[in-house]
Amino acid sequence: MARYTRLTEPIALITLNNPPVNALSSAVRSGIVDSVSQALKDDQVKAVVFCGENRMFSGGADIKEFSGSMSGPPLVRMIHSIEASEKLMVAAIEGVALGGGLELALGCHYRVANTKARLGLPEVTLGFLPGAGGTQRLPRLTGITAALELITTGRQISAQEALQLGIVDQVTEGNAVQAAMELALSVIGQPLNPRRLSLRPPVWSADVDSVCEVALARVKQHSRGAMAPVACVQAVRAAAMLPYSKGMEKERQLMDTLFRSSQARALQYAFFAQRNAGKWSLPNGARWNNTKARDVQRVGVIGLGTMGRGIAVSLVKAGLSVVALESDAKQLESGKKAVTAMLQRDAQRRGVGSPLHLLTFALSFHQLKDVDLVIEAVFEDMNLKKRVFSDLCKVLRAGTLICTNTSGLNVDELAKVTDRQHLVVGMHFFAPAHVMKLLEVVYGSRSSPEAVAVAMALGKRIQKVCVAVGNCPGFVGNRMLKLYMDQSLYLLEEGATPEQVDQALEEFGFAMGIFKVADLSGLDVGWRVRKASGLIGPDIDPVNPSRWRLGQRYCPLPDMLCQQGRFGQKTGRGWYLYNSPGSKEAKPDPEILNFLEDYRLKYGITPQRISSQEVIERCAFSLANEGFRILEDGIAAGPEDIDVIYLFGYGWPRHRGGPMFYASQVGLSVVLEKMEHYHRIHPDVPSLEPSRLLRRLVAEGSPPIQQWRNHIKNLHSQL
Ligand SMILES: CCCCCCCCCCCCCC(=O)CC(=O)SCCNC(=O)CCNC(=O)[C@H](O)C(C)(C)COP(=O)(O)OP(=O)(O)OC[C@H]1O[C@@H](n2cnc3c(N)ncnc32)[C@H](O)[C@@H]1OP(=O)(O)O
Ligand SMILES: NC(=O)C1=CN([C@@H]2O[C@H](COP(=O)(O)OP(=O)(O)OC[C@H]3O[C@@H](n4cnc5c(N)ncnc54)[C@H](O)[C@@H]3O)[C@@H](O)[C@H]2O)C=CC1
Repeated sequence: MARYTRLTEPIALITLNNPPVNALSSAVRSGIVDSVSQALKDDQVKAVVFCGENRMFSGGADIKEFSGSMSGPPLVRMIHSIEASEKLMVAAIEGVALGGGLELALGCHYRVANTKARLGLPEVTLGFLPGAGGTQRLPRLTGITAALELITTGRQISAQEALQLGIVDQVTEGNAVQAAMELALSVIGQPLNPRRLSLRPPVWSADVDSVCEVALARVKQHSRGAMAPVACVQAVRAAAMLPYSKGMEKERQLMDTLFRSSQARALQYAFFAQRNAGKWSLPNGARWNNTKARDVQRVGVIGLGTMGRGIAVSLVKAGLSVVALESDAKQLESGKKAVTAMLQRDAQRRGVGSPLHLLTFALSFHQLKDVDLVIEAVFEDMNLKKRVFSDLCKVLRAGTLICTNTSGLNVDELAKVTDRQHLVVGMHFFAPAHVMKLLEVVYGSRSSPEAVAVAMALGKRIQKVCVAVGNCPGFVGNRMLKLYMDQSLYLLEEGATPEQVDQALEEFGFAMGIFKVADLSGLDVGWRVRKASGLIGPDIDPVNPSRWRLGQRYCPLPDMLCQQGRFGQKTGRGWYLYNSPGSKEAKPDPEILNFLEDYRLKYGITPQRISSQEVIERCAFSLANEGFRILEDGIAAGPEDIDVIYLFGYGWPRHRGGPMFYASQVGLSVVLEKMEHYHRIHPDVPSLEPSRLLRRLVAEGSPPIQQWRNHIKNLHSQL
């Protein structure tokens, strides 16, 4: 786990060896302690160089160990004794030095990094802080401002930036171990005390308080309700005010609170859930590791509207050739302008050459004849999409995949009009498509495993977090979203205001409440969908619209707003009031309050006092309840996939893990009890009825979320 090599020079090499990222597991830490002691005992050894196997220094502590009882040599003590050692210690950083990996390097007397290395302290993203001295040593190197930024965001930096900040002493284009050995030979015998960061005084400056205040305000705004970023500011502040040993006490104190917190558990769950999503499996047994994806180089994008533009940008940025097609010259020109501008801005920002040579703009389907895969992003209209699909089959090569970006239409129905049902899958991007990380890859009943593998690999190549899901209306994300939106609307009918609902959701951790999001996306979008789906039609009285449609409760409030031309931000009025069309600052609108009061009077609804707790229970538990139904239906392979979709596509607060994890943390029996309660009060809302899987899991003793897949398998085998 740590290999000791005695080199011919007076140097010992300690190689961390725990693939794939050389995490500092208990065995690795033991190996390091033994190797250091061997080096200290050898009089011929004057210096020790630390490196990682496979040119990867270390991805930090082994996150898997955090859920068990920690054993082995403690990292803090190990790093302290490395720093205190009378022999020279040098870190040779290649690949990454993250978290405990960087803290180990900070305990060394010198650090050398390869130009391609990345360094960072990402602990905050796991719900705690750099608790092996990172919060005290880093500020002593970089000063407080840079340390605050790095520690509170967890941002990874390049070797070059690390050099500028003083975190590494040297950057090499060659082999970092070789460079570290050369550096060691050149400084052996020089005094080590000036190199021991823990011996440096606090990094106090007159503006410490204001710098920390600014940092605190920033983290509170960016990660609402998350404890770790706040604790990180407190720990770094201690490095400015206190001697090292006292600062370490503060770091330890804060770490004790964070380490076993529910937020840390949620964030660590999210880390593994994200990685797990890439390991897709289909109900027929096909999996990520038994299915080969063929290479894709040229992609066609059909429709350069809101979504097509972002999709084209993502593809080109990843180095793929794109043929972008529109229906007429005017639309093409406007799409071309937008895509070109986005790509040029991005290239400028990143200081790289323009990739515009990878783009071709087209008006004729014939220009798609050589592409390997097509992504269709035309209007959400089944007939139009079918026409596009069947026209495509006339020009595409036999093996070309046809993918649709539909937000919820039936992928099987679309596949049926093609000559290649096995090569049709959904690739459901989220707006804005060049920014949002989530991609739902939707397999239909005839989609081949290879087609799924190709779409997943393409998504990964364009840096999306991909989740394979089955075909049903709305797939996973939008199917659940509908119930969440329904509940928030029912809460308005029953007595809440948009501000009240949004405030409760924002306090829970969402960056934006659901009504603010609706105003941002445009209320007309859903209105069009409801018209197309037959929920709104000529038989509905526009003045006294019915609150009962298709056999269940229906809230006509959004339709009534749209009738008044209140489409949200774009018209300056929606659930909120805006200074002008397009402006972003949402202000409560007294007109809406009157409108809601009139509405309740008209329908004889006695307004209730709605608590924040009720808002969260009805919104979040409804999401989870539908998530259980999705698992029952086999539309998602496991709860982690659902949570990843909500974390990356719907702004679910990461420190709450995702709706399924949240349900598991609150307690499944509590969720069941609450759903039963709300269903009793609202029998006209069938979706509030607790799902079969939820009942079953409670009956089986509410097993931990990691075991749900087995219970679902059993449930399926009994059907
Ligand atoms: C009351 C109790 C009081 C207790 C007080 C306790 C005090 C204890 C003090 C302890 C102080 C500890 C402080 C500390 O050291 C903290 C840390 O170091 S936390 C870890 C910080 N590191 C990270 O967050 C890095 C996470 N990893 C990554 O960002 C990426 O994986 C990486 C950039 C390294 C590589 O990316 P990529 O090539 O894309 O590969 P993958 O991401 O797919 O990963 C491949 C594989 O490796 C697994 N893995 C990655 N990192 C870790 C890790 N740190 N630990 C365990 N496993 C890791 C990952 O899950 C993948 O495995 P799969 O099986 O394929 O899923
Ligand atoms: N807007 C959003 O937030 C999201 C939309 N989607 C889905 O993406 C698809 C596209 O949506 P938007 O981009 O929002 O629509 P949009 O209205 O902005 O763009 C659609 C584009 O398709 C073009 N088009 C129409 N018929 C065409 C044809 N026959 N050939 C070539 N181009 C044609 C139109 O000219 C228009 O530019 C829809 O299926 C939608 O449901 C999916 C996720 C999010």
